[in-house]
Amino acid sequence: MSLQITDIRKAFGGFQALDGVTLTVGEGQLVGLIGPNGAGKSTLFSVVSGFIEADTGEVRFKGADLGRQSPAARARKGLLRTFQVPREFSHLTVRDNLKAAAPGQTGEGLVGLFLRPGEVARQEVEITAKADEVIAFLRLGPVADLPSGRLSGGQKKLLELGRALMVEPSLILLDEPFAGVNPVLIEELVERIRELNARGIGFLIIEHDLQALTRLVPILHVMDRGRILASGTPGEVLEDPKVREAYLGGAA
Ligand SMILES: Nc1ncnc2c1ncn2[C@@H]1O[C@H](COP(=O)(O)OP(=O)(O)OP(=O)(O)O)[C@@H](O)[C@H]1O
Repeated sequence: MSLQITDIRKAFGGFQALDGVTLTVGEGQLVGLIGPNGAGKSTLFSVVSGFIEADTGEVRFKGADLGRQSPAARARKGLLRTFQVPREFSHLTVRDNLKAAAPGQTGEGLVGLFLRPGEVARQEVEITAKADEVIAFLRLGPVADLPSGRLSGGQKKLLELGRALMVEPSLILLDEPFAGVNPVLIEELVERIRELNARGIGFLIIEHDLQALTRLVPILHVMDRGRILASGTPGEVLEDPKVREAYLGGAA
């Protein structure tokens, strides 16, 4: 099992955002996570990726308890997340944004630069090559040297995915990858996710665009009010009266 989330609870003030979430993602699985606004989906991602601490419960990745490890430590283990609103550095070029996402750079500190200049130069070559590989894979070549603030919404989502790919991920948590993306780039993203999954990378994907999501994932979990309401194939789950009720209730 790649990711095991057990009985996670998180309250904000008196509000129980996560109310005992238990969920697993198998090695290399493609899994969807849906639910009405405010169900707790993004909060769950924040807990799993280490951006917020749960009140109780456990997150295990590749068998090990992640405890209070930082997001960077989790990323180094291959557990990555993207954000609903992309978090690129808008003044940096696409290529430099990718390079900045590479983990464990010796050159990050001046000490490294003085003590191990050869190592720093070698890393720079490796990181540049990796960034170029990601740019080619995501077809971002034509915009690679533009400031990323000038990208379209869809291109920014591709860059978000690219930043995760700089870290040799084994599981990527994607938060609404298709929101604000034009249909042509949605197709592009779907294809790239499929290719990455074929190479063994697992995905847990929060998405409101059910049409795009259900074409992609064989397994769907539905969250409502901080709990998992239903799990199964997209067909099973979307036919479930409890799920229909949750969505209608949310829209009312
Ligand atoms: N830092 C916070 N402080 C207070 N309340 C929060 C915080 N983060 C989330 N919440 C609340 O927790 C609930 C769950 O939010 P969350 O963003 O996880 O839902 P979601 O399922 O991702 O919704 P959406 O689909 O709209 O993105 C919401 O009611 C939200 O207002």
